[in-house]
Amino acid sequence: MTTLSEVYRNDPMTDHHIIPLDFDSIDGVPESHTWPPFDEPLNKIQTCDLPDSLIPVIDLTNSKAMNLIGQACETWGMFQVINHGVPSDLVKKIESESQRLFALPTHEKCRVLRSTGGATGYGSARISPFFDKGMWHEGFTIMGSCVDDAKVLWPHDFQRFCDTMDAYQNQMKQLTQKLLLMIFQTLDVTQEEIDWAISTHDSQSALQLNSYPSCPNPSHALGLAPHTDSLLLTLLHQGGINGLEFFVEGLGWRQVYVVDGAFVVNIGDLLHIFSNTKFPIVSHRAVVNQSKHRISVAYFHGPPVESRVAPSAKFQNPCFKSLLVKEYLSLKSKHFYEALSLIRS
Ligand SMILES: O=C(O)CCC(=O)C(=O)O
Ligand SMILES: [Fe+2]
Repeated sequence: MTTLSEVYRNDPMTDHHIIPLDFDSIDGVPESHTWPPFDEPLNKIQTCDLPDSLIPVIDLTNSKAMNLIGQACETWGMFQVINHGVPSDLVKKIESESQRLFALPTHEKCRVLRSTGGATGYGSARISPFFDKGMWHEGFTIMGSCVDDAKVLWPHDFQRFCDTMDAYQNQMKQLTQKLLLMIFQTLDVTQEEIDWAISTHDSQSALQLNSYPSCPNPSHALGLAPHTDSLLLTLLHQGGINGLEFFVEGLGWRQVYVVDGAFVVNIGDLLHIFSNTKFPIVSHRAVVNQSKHRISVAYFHGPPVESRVAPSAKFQNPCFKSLLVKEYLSLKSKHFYEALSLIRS
């Protein structure tokens, strides 16, 4: 079985794009991380008379949840879920364990730095090479067990971290399966296609802990530059502090407001392809904050990397060519935003 980490090994990054800023020793925003005043015209649009929160908040215990999810996927490619069954004390634990990790001195975190061909560990976002400026961000990526890295960080006290990460990944997997099942039912696709997306056998997932330290000049820094998530579905815990924004054609960058206890769910590239563009592509970014250190936790889920992705067989005129999931991920690692247009049919 090929894993997601093996796919990433084929597209190595340079050290320069992996090592985050040393936030312990920095006073201001260095030139290398100073972005031009971005999106001036779009920010003006944000002030127009629109509801603050465009993204629907869906209660999973609502009998109409499935229809609401289907509508949200078609309109925005994004929604928030509440009453999802993930224990709130586990969410609190993952927040505190993430804080414990990012509070370590930089030189200690760098002991588990992601290797150039690696997929897991501490480091800058994988999208860094596609931007001239650095991001006000540090991350820690986990795929499956994180015990090797945790033992390096806390030789005598690693279990608590690992247990929390394992339990959280388990909960995310269950919730993702539930949501994908609902989404696929609204698409009215075959059982075989449902199995492709939600079978646990060989499916791939990653847990991404994101840290955005408070920033002295937030209007010239960016936490995460605009991107789309590559796999099928992403579940994000915003950590109680606003920062996530998504791009709406004609409306510009809109905030996804924190809703207590909710997860933000967004469509990834593979589901955009499978839905034959019925579900829009969700370009999003994270902005930073002058006074607060924000931590978010993203869970990405995808099908086996050796399987094929293509628009569902129910679509008469497929907009995309069929290819292996690992081929798509490799195109994305090389061409980023262009990857989707390269597979247009
Ligand atoms: O931190 C956030 O709000 C966004 C995180 C994100 O987009 C990601 O990890 O892919
Ligand atoms: Fe993302």
